[in-house]
Amino acid sequence: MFTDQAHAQTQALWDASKRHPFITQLQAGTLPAATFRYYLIQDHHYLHEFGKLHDLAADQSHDPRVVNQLRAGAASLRDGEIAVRQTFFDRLNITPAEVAAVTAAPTCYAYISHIYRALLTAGPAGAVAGLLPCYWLYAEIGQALAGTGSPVPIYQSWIDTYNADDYTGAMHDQLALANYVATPANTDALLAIFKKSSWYELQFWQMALDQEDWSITDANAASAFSRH
Ligand SMILES: Cc1ncc(CN)c(N)n1
Repeated sequence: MFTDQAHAQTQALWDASKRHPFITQLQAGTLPAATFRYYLIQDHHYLHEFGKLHDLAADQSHDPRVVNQLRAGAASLRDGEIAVRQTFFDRLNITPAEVAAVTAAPTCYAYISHIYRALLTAGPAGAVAGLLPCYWLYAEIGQALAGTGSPVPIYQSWIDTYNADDYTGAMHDQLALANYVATPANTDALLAIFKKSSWYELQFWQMALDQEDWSITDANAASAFSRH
């Protein structure tokens, strides 16, 4: 099955995500509040495009099963994860003005752009493969963290979001959809797309720790060019 191959080929990337300091600090309760706040705002931009991509891919498909599943994914995102995130914004006093003042950082922008490209080059099946790690990796992280949890209430709420039946149900529906759209002719392309999304998932945690932005400072220019 496509999903078995995809999972096997991205094991190292997923393990690195599960061990990333953002995740271990979230679980231990030591993740700085400013880092989580930065992550939430970037992820708001990401989730907005993620939802739009479901609809754009559905618009391009002529297969009722694909169309219905993508529309259902967009609806469950709006009613589930995005609604929960709004409660986080309320708890942390993150205002619409604050969100609007921040643009997607380079890694967030690149990840979103990658999925748009997947849709452009491989059609709705490409988008399904590009969107899948988002569903699946977070469900695995939610399950892994659920046992010990986090001492910080909002970090515990974050874990609970991804260890919830509605989230894992949506994830299983997307797994089934990926296996449905994968064919011998497109599997290599879909695997390559899935791997790149998994790579961006890992970079997304680091982006938050670094509070990455588009500015060039003497320090980051020096490290970016140090090997040349
Ligand atoms: C970047 C990213 N990837 C995955 C998820 C979980 N849907 C998320 N909220 N943000």
